[in-house]
Amino acid sequence: MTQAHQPQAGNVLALENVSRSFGGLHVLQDVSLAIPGQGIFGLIGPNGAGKTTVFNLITGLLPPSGGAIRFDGRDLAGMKPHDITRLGIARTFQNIRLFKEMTLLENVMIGLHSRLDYPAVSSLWVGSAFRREEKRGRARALELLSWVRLEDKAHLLADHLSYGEQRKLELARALATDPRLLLLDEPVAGMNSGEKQDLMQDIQRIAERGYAIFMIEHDMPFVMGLCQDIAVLNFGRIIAQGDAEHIRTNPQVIEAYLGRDDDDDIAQAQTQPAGASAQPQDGATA
Ligand SMILES: Nc1ncnc2c1ncn2[C@@H]1O[C@H](COP(=O)(O)OP(=O)(O)OP(=O)(O)O)[C@@H](O)[C@H]1O
Repeated sequence: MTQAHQPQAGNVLALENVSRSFGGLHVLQDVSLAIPGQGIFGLIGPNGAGKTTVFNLITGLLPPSGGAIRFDGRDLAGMKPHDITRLGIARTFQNIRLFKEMTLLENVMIGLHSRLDYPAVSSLWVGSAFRREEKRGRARALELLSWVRLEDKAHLLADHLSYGEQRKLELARALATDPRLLLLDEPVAGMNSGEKQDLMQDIQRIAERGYAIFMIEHDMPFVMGLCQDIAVLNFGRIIAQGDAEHIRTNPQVIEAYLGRDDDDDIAQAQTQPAGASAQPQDGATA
């Protein structure tokens, strides 16, 4: 039951002059971004620049203080997070949020729940309809696990997975909500180089299936190896946008990272070819 997405022309998501303050702290100011309906878009910026706040606004966890966010042209103002998920936006978090005492299959099926169709009629009817939906859900969950090459571990507890595999399971669970747009918040945080290489291939293949991907990431070679378009946030404002080469050499971007804890990231990106950090080292295999 392959569920391929048709690539979408145009933009799937638009942020129009979006601002967000916490008390007197202006965390985002006049942020405008257009996320294409296909491909991988990256958002980078020094620690505390406001990147996760962008995702929290898109997913309805926080309301913007000003501006508009449109998904497929539809204003998301006032919508609850679960309604935004149902519209077709899924997200993974910086910190892994799995049910460790459940199997991989069960974890993905929880993500599917918002899409399964359980008719509310007589208990007899519900019984057979439920079983049919369960079967359909199970097949879909296994398919999604195969996309991140975890189908062989479908019946293991999530607790038994390596760190990199747990992150891949989160990706499969996010896909289970059948999104058009996938938001990935620092997908390779804490991963070793072999795990990065592995995840890079998975994300690339998911994008090729027609999903739009919007990624926040500190690992510059990873971002630059995957993203066609990259925006840079600094102190709540977009200071640059363009392809990897443009970002790597942009004086404002270099300036923004200089003297910060994460300035090594941009220095690394300037000296290494895209994707270089994702190469296995120390004999690690993908
Ligand atoms: N709910 C909140 N209440 C108050 N301040 C907040 C809240 N959420 C974020 N902030 C502040 O907004 C600023 C930006 O935070 P945000 O997490 O968006 O940055 P970031 O770019 O994702 O950082 P990092 O790369 O370190 O994850 C920080 O100063 C943070 O303390």
